[in-house]
Amino acid sequence: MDFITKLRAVWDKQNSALMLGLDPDISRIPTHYACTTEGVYDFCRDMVDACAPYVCGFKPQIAYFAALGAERELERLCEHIRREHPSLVVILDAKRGDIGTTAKQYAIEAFERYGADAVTVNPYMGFDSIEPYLEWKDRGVIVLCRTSNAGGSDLQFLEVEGEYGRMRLYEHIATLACKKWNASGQLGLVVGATYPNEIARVREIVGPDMPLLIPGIGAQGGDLEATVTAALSFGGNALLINSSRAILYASGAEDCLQAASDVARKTRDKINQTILKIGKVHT
Ligand SMILES: O=C(O)c1cc(=O)[nH]c(=O)n1[C@@H]1O[C@H](COP(=O)(O)O)[C@@H](O)[C@H]1O
Repeated sequence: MDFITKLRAVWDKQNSALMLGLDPDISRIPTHYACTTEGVYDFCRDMVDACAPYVCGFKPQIAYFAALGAERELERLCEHIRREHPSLVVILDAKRGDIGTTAKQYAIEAFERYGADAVTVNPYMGFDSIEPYLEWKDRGVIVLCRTSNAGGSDLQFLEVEGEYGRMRLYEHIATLACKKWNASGQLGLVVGATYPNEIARVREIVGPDMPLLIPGIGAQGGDLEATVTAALSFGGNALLINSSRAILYASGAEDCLQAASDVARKTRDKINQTILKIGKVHT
């Protein structure tokens, strides 16, 4: 089953557009987990199992694992998700971007080694740095468009003159993504919750069906209601709202799993209440 079909099915089954971001910071993991790569695996596996009822998928951030030399643990975590929660999606957050031959190795890493349903990529080096990922016709490629960080404006908000006229760089990326780059039909875009106006603008450009992966609620302070409303504007129906630290570290004590699942449930409910308020369904 391809990424977009799996997404539609999981939104329907779980009634949730929430992604749990797996960003295991060893300095914040509760102390009843061992301060080792095995402890990181145990913490992430337990978080996955505790939050699985309330999410549509997981977004492991590769840097948190690689920095610890915990790639094998990330492989095992992805295997665990596939085995225990096969309907939920895994988006490997790697934000890769390199020339084609190297990009192919990154694609093998994401799709073969970790078995991810989709991967985040950086479009700075242009289409030939994204093309190798599209060889995996059933996997998703989520392109950075308008990122949640303040420095995102340094480049993404610049005005550029391109084949589609004068516009901001993030608008140009969104236009390329829907007009030229979506050969596999499995593309999505990253747009930060900290910029609801731009979420709406991206939705206007790409149309209703392209999934928007939206980080920046919770710890980064993005407004959840404004985010959902913007993502579903212009007939939009496809959204993935990520939250990492606000869920993972809801409690630093022995009750961390209960606290995390409570925050996940409440976040899912708030997303769904907003969806209902504006009269939409996920699919
Ligand atoms: O691609 C991403 O996931 C991403 C893009 C972006 O614009 N902003 C952003 O915060 N992220 C990631 O989303 C997660 C946000 O984590 P929290 O702020 O803890 O919810 C981190 O893993 C970031 O690397």
